[in-house]
Amino acid sequence: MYDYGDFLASMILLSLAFCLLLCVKGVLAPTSTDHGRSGNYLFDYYWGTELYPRICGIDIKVFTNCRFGLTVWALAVAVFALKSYELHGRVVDGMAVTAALQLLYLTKFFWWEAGYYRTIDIITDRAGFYICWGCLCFVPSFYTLVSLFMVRQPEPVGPAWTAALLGFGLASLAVNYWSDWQKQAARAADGQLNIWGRPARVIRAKYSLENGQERQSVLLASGFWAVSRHFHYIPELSLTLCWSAVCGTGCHIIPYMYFAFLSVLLFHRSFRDDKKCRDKYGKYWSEYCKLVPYKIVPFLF
Ligand SMILES: NC(=O)C1=CN([C@@H]2O[C@H](COP(=O)(O)OP(=O)(O)OC[C@H]3O[C@@H](n4cnc5c(N)ncnc54)[C@H](OP(=O)(O)O)[C@@H]3O)[C@@H](O)[C@H]2O)C=CC1
Ligand SMILES: CC(C)=CCC[C@@H](C)[C@H]1CC[C@H]2C3=CC=C4C[C@@H](O)CC[C@]4(C)[C@H]3CC[C@]12C
Repeated sequence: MYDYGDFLASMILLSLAFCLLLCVKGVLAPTSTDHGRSGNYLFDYYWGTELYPRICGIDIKVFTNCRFGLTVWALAVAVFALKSYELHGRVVDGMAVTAALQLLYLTKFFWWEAGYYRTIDIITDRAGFYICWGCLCFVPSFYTLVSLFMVRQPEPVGPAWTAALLGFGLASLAVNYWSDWQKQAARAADGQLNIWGRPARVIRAKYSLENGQERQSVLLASGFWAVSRHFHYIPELSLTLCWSAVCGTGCHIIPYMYFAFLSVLLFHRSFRDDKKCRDKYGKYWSEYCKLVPYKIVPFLF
């Protein structure tokens, strides 16, 4: 565990250099036609110059986002639990709950990974500092803070809190997966399916590709996708709160920093994704927004 700081320091330096390499590669030897410069060196470094870079046949964003970042996250959670066992001779209930919830969440990600390939991280965000440094360094350090904090926390939270946080956390995970699943299922069935016992309500949204070809997508307006346009962010946040609250409320800020960061990220993401969909679907997106007027929290936002 003490080597983790050394590992992160090396990763920070290597990743900064790697992002520079990606930036130059995108200008001099791009993999696909989807590349370009903004005219501002700093912005190019931050945002990247290529959407889908490949090096030696390896898709860089799949590697950084899915293979490296999330695998190191899972390994760190397991290693921190083991370290707490080594230090205290047992894994306290809070550490076990946070480790179980985070590992199940990551297992869910890999189960659903194909769905991730249709999100703005992959479709819109270029391979630059934001995404690549973020997944190579920020995820292994910041996303794992709760477990790291728990290593030196030998106090148990007690059976009632353990049951409540585990139960609510698992329910949140299930709802988050369920809503991701509803969207994928609606697309796979071309809108011909039942959701919550009724035929799904869908909008057949037309859009044009860059080459002018016309395509159509199904926009689901049933189930969780009728409650709000990003309802699944609520269980994502409540799950995070459950795996952080094992640290208690003893004036600790560190374990709640990921929850605070994620709240801001998802709030901002709801605007970014709305803009992406409005640009893509135009009047069909407006039609969907009329049916489902709230971004995340019904009647509030
Ligand atoms: N822990 C973390 O750091 C984060 C976790 N997440 C989690 O990742 C998962 C994915 O979230 P996110 O990346 O924001 O993407 P979403 O799952 O919200 O997917 C957005 C895309 O889905 C399509 N879409 C939007 N509305 C509909 C609809 N009504 N019916 C059908 N398709 C629709 C659009 O793409 P198209 O072009 O295909 O139409 C849109 O761009 C979630 O579970 C979220 O909680 C997300 C962000 C950060
Ligand atoms: C401060 C800084 C440079 C931020 C970088 C942010 C990125 C590391 C994150 C932005 C979006 C994040 C993710 C989106 C969706 C995901 C699906 C989820 O099920 C697992 C986590 C993740 C892949 C997550 C990972 C970090 C980001 C790419």
